[in-house]
Amino acid sequence: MGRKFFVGGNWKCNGTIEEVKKIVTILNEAEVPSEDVVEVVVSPPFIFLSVVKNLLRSDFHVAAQNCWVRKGGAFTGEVSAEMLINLGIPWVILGHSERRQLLNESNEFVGDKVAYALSQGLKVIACVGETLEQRESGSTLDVVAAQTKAIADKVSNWDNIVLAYEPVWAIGTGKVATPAQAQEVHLELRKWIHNNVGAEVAASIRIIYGGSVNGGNSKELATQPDVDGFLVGGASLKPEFIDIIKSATVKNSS
Ligand SMILES: O=C(CO)COP(=O)(O)O
Repeated sequence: MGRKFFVGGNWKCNGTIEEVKKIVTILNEAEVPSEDVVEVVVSPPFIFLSVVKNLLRSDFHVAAQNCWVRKGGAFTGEVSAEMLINLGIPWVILGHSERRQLLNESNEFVGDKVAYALSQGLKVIACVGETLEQRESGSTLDVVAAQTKAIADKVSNWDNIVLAYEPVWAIGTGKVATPAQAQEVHLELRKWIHNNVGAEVAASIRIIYGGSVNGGNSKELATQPDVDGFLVGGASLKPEFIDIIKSATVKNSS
């Protein structure tokens, strides 16, 4: 099918400069499948982005965890897409549930951010996912469809988007979605994209899973046909991130 496996490490708001350098050393010394098999992107906090970019092996790339919704200017505390491009940062994570929930980022705001970031030349990891309450009330598919629609409303070219399905109840809880639960939502998202964006985008877009992925569960999740990789939080700060990257080989042998 030609969708290259994608593994993102979202470091969130963690780490000292010493810890960050240690993680980079571990990544740089690791033996992992080649860039043809797996695309690896790590996302340190803004303040460490340049350090990580400069020290990191050349086959791995970096992502910012957010950026401003429009052109920069008088927006204290924000970082613009233009600044990321200026420093050679290729990727940005947008719409993470922690920002949706804690900072009240709406579907529309996230859609605007994705569109602006793409227009400036960034590649985007766009996150969607339901809360436990929404899952239990049976509205999972409606929720992720509405989040995806808000992006589709603003974006016409999906080439530079990776869609991350991250159920909120699985994030940082140790409660991972079962391979069947992940596959179900990924397949429905792909169908939604097929029906509302186009067959070609549906076939080519990477849909990755996030939520308590670790070195022990990544291989089984990776066997699912519509799971094209992972967005990893806690485990991306540990050596087991290497095992998660290696789960790309499951895909290639299947
Ligand atoms: O939010 C996540 C990645 O963006 C997932 O976090 P955890 O892997 O810590 O559950």
